[in-house]
Amino acid sequence: MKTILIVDDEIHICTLLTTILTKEGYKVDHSVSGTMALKMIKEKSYDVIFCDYRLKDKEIDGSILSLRIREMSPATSIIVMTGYPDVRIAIQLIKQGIYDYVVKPLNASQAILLVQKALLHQAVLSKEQLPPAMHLTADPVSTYVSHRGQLSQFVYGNGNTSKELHTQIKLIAPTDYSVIILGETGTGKESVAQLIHSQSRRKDKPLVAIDCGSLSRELASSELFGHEKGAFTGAIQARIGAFQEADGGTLFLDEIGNLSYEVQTALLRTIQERVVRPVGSAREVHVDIRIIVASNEDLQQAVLQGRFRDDLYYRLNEFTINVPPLRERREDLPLFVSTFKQAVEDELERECGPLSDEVLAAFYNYPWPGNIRELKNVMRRICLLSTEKAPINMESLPEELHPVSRELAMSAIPGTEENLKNVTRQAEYQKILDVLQQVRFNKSQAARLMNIDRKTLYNKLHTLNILL
Ligand SMILES: Nc1ncnc2c1ncn2[C@@H]1O[C@H](COP(=O)(O)OP(=O)(O)OP(=O)(O)O)[C@@H](O)[C@H]1O
Repeated sequence: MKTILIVDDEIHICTLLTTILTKEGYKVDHSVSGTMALKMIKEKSYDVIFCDYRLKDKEIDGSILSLRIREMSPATSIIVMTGYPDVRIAIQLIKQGIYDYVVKPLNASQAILLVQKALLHQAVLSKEQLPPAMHLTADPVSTYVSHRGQLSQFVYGNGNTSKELHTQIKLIAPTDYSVIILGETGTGKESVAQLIHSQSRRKDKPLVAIDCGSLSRELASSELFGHEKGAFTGAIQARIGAFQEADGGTLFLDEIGNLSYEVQTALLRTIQERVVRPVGSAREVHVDIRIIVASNEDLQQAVLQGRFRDDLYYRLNEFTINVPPLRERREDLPLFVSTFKQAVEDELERECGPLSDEVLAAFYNYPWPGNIRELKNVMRRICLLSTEKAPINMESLPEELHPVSRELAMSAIPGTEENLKNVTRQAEYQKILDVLQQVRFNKSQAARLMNIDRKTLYNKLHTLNILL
């Protein structure tokens, strides 16, 4: 018989969970103190432990208790319960190896399901020796309806970086926290925002996405907050803005760093007070929205440089998600490739040939500056060009993917390692690549850091055969 321990200083929670789980056939004990719970765990092993985060014991809160349980009984699944959800704590606990983090009160079906999932997870672990936290990547590909009404697929991947991303999405989605999503172009920031919305309680309400990068200075306020008829030249009719359109749902502001200081000020006020005042209007309208913003530049840097309001940044930064570039998720390339290939085959209604080993190797060696968007486009192109069942080989790849290896770049210089020019060139090559990686392949930033102008950098990239 599977054993469960409930640790909570509120006796009625212990009694309630004990009743629910005993009826399901589990052997359930409980304790109202952390110290007592540790004694019980020393004497008896438990399969699942429910543990309150804020225990009254002075020295033992849920975090310390779960650490001790992990040391004493690593196979036990720990479920931390809290009355005050905090995503940062949740992530810290998950990193410590707890199985799940849930908000009280739990109803009967939630409690039963949690135990079933935890036991199933243990069974899988013992059979397949999967690493801990694997349960978070339940399904490596998830299908959701995008805000444009299309059925979209989101590939999570199984690499460690990807699992971390999945954990963060899973934890933040059900909350109402504002989220800042950072990442290079094409890494999937908008997709992450959509996924968060689709897993939130707001999922049946609209997700409105605004690209702040494409808003003109004059129109930004009107697009966001709406305007009254005659508010400015050309305002022939009154119009509601994105905030009101998203009422009840989520507002996604892409490239937030591009908003003017003036609009940032209005945005801050709207977020703080949850009211919008359309341009040219004296009336205020209450809105209930969750805000998710994205940027491919480091917003903290923008704050330091005085381009982004620090108070707005702190207001938005209830949680930050860093979406990793594709080159840091190479272990997930096969999954991305097979998912995108399947999607193109479905679109084309025909099968495409397998990718040759050479093509796969080129994929692994390429830095993917355009990230997942670029991979998706390359897959579409090579599948389109492929004839049925014949292997897809290097000829189908766009030029930038043809491997220009370091050796090849170096071979342009005659002579051996003793050749001084060659040494200088190698050092330059290495330095430029390192700096480019450091600034996420942003060439202007790289040029600035290396104290050269953009044109010089372009010339060097060209002569060193660095294709970006
Ligand atoms: N994890 C993923 N699984 C499947 N497709 C993805 C994933 N991430 C991104 N994509 C796809 O890659 C493309 C680019 O994604 P998205 O627009 O979300 O990136 P972005 O980071 O917001 O880009 P930008 O910074 O240029 O706005 C889209 O077609 C999207 O469907």
